Amino acid sequence: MIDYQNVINTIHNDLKDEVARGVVASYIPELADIDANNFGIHLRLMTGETFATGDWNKKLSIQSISKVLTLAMVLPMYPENLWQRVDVEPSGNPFNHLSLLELENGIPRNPLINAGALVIADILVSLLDNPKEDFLNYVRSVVDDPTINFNEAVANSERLTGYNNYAAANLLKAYGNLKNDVDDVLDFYFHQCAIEMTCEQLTKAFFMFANHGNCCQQNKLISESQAKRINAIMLTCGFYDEAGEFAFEVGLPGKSGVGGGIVALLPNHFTISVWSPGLNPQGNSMLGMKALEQFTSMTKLSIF
Ligand SMILES: NC(=O)CC[C@H](N)C(=O)O
Repeated sequence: MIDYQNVINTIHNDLKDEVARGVVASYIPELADIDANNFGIHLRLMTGETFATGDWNKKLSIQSISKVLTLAMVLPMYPENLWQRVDVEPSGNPFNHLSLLELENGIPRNPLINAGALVIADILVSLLDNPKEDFLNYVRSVVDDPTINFNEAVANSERLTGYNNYAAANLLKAYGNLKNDVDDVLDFYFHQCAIEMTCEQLTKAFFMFANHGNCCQQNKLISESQAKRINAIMLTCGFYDEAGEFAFEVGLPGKSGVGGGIVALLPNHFTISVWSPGLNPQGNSMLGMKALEQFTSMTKLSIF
């Protein structure tokens, strides 16, 4: 029997005073003031047992972690040409890279880089009556928590400074791969990224990917096959140009965000989230990656 509480306490103790903890994202000015000392871990087993340590109950900006949830929301709606509009190949490039998009005629490499997530956002803007509200309600129902919300200051901060995302959206539009108004799609995208959740809420949100498509309340939100595919995309694309490194060090499907959160999972076993706002040069939480590497090494629980 693994003593999970002891494992995560050991990891937390080992890393909490680490000096090399990366740099807090400042290109979204509203995120720049987050205290780099925050460090939390939350583990949720399929049995329903949970284990937590550190700042697991503080809200963090989920940022790109939201891209997995928009994908999960859109897939059961079966938009007919989804996989013609976005591919499923790792990009080997940073999350906000633009030149591949031009080389490949406006078809983003995958739904977890910014350009791909903008295409998914565009599809949701087309399909939903009140896109931002409907997506927020979807996330609230997945987590079974009506208190989850957008941080409007973070969304606005990114709206004022998100030139790279404006460029990506305009490029997609020029290639005919964005159907809606550029500003409407970006408004939706900046809001999905500005949702705040705790580590505990994140392990709930990702439960369906470890549980054959059934969320914590055991409702089937996506099919078993859709869960399998989303996990494959997380494994190959969830950490941008560090997806190989994450598979090598940690060995789990997962997703990071520039708020410093990472959620990862082992199908049939657990979901785990780590928050430490300092990022490495690839934009992934530095301590988060180390903590998860230690977790899968200590427990020997990985997909490999
Ligand atoms: N990697 C991320 O978390 C990036 C998300 C951020 N909102 C952006 O578009 O730049």
